[in-house]
Amino acid sequence: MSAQYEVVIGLEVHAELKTDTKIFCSCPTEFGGEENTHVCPVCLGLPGVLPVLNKKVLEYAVRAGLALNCEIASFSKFDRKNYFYPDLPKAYQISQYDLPICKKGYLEIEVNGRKKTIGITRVHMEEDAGKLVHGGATIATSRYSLVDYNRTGVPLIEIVSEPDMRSAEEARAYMEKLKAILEYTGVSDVRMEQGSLRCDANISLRPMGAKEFGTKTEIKNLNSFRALQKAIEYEIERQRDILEEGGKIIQETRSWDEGKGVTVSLRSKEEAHDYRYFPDPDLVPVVIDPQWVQEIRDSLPELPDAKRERLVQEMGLSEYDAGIITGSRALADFFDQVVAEYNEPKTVANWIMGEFLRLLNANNLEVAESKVKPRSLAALLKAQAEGTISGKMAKTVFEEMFETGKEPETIIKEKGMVQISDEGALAAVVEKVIAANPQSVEDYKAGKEKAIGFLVGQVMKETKGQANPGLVNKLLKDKLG
Ligand SMILES: Nc1ncnc2c1ncn2[C@@H]1O[C@H](COP(=O)(O)OP(=O)(O)OP(=O)(O)O)[C@@H](O)[C@H]1O
Ligand SMILES: [Mg+2]
Ligand SMILES: [Mg+2]
Repeated sequence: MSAQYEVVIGLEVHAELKTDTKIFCSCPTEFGGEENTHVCPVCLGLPGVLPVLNKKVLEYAVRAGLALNCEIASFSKFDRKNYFYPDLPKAYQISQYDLPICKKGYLEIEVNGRKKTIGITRVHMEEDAGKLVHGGATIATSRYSLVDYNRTGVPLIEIVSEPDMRSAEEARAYMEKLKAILEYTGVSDVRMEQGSLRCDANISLRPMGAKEFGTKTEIKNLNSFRALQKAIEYEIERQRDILEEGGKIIQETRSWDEGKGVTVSLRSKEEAHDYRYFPDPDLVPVVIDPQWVQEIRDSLPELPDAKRERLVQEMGLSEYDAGIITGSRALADFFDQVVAEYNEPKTVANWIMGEFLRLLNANNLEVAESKVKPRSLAALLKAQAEGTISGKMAKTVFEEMFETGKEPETIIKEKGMVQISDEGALAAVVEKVIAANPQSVEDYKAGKEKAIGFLVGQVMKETKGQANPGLVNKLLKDKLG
């Protein structure tokens, strides 16, 4: 009985730009700091001051736009978006409305092996708002609210997608790819938890085959990829339940409640703001020299998709491994640096995908926080390749490197871990084990290949795991065969 619905999702993403100073004044953009110390008459909106555009902001916006395959407008302008709320002292936000700096871009995602292009409607520049700190648990129960204007005027780009996504997984994949591209181009810190990358998700459902979009809701307060995915999944079910009961979706802004795992209404369309956009008379239009755009284009680094392709084609990595490694620039750089010292890309990829990511995740650390440096991992892999230590020892050494930041050579020495690869030194132990296990020797000679495994194990036991197992195997076969 129940109808089939198609999910429609579009994302609005705000990224703080990594400039030293704010968008229209020279206050620092540094995160944190004592409240209301990174402020001046311009970002406080005092009368009689004039904003001046930070050229670096424009450069970063163009850089992001080019990386997202956008057209760069040779003429754009700033507009005032009026709203009255204490996080913005001027009672308007300087933003861009009808003539944004970038438009008509796209990026590519891949979900379950299927590639898909997601359109980007526009990328525009705007200023961030301040932070409210409420006296009570919620704004409704607070007797007072405090405001910190340090963040006011920190430069943002807003990246608006087309309503091209059809599932929570696609939305997450889009966000992950967008984050990676912004990280690669170096325009933003892209930390969702710290709020330098923020995402609002617009969601609607429509009967399968319908031409018109359904009524959408907009979800805010999504502070991680997981929150984004969970919130969308929840919202899809909430809307589906309403539609299946014959109800109507109310166009509204909702907030994701991470603790309860639900979305709750913030404000409906009736309460929606009338922003009364108009051109900001304090700022001149932005006119860009195509030559400068070309210079920025030429300075773009290799982007995630191209890099992934290269790791697959030239280095023989699997699509999956290459996707994970290039998913973050920090990890991709780490990989490149290890390979520069130890040119066995597949082995390096295995270690990064296995031990390195496992320990980072278990300790909740970022690549940048790792005590293991690329050069040290390369040294460890060399020691293993040369037979100084076994694969099993290498894992133990790596764990200690990860914990202490010590060099592999130091740990190998301290633990006396050096693998015994000297035939002379092993011969005596091999003799001893053969003498002590006549039954296994007989089994082996009678054709039971497996018996050799037991004998190798005995030699490993005698040498406390330090014997080179390959060599032991060979010595045993020589002696018995
Ligand atoms: N019916 C729909 N279902 C799902 N998403 C939609 C639908 N219609 C539009 N969208 C998406 O909603 C987003 C609208 O963002 P946009 O910034 O243009 O408008 P806004 O939300 O009204 O403005 P703002 O929140 O910045 O004041 C876009 O990402 C768009 O793709
Ligand atoms: Mg918007
Ligand atoms: Mg919106």
